Amino acid sequence: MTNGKRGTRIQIQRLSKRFDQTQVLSDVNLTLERGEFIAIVGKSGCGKSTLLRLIAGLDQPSEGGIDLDDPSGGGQAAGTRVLFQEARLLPWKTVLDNVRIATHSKDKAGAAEALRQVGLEERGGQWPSVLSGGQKQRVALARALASNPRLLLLDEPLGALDALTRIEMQQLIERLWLEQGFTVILVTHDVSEAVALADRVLLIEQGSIAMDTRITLARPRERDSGFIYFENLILNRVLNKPTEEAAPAIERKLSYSI
Ligand SMILES: Nc1ncnc2c1ncn2[C@@H]1O[C@H](COP(=O)(O)OP(=O)(O)OP(=O)(O)O)[C@@H](O)[C@H]1O
Repeated sequence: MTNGKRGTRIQIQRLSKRFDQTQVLSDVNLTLERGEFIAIVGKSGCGKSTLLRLIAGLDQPSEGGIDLDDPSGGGQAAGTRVLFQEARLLPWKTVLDNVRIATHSKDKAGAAEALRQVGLEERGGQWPSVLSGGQKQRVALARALASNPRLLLLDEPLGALDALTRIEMQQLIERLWLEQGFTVILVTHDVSEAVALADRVLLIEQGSIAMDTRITLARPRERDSGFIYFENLILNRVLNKPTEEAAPAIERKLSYSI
């Protein structure tokens, strides 16, 4: 599902990245439409974070190019925000100031509105140290939202959270994405999370995109047989299991939808 036209369009062509003798990404080609939500999965060390860092402009490609077409015309990095596994809040600033500072303005109202969007409007005056891990990540999300992003790059931001908080955060991210129409790239180890949230799930293997699966399930997604089909399809590919194991689920799914 593409939810709007506000987000950045991304075109990646013949992208390669080497660190010394190690070839991490080879000849990656990828296009993301405005407002699309993609998830990137793959085994540890396959190059997921490297790809995200290149898109964020935090590192440079060895070959090839990344074209970010931000509809606001603000340039490559202007509308891009990155969330990491750790919230990276400034401990000597209040929650509200942590959000406000990211907008490079004195706009307390805008920061307070971003805190409201993540359900933390009551916490603006507190120090980050009194917040739970999930609340800290919600502040980090508010900090990104306050600057009106066109592209949100999420590098395992929910990886350290407990299962219930994780599901709440997934629902929050999906709701904000549906309301605001930015483009999202989510790096995750969790195939279920990828299937729950993304329009497309990309699998990276040996430096290339080995699989690009469109998740054709309605939102909000339930853990029904269609969901399990996509989970199996991707997991079987990651684990190099024979694809026939997913075939009965394909047949069941087709018989539902036709
Ligand atoms: N700055 C760097 N210098 C040298 N090698 C690097 C650098 N950054 C990443 N690498 C190497 O590139 C490869 C891919 O790393 P990357 O962090 O992109 O993997 P990943 O898929 O995100 O892994 P994980 O799921 O474990 O976070 C690894 O072999 C890593 O050692």
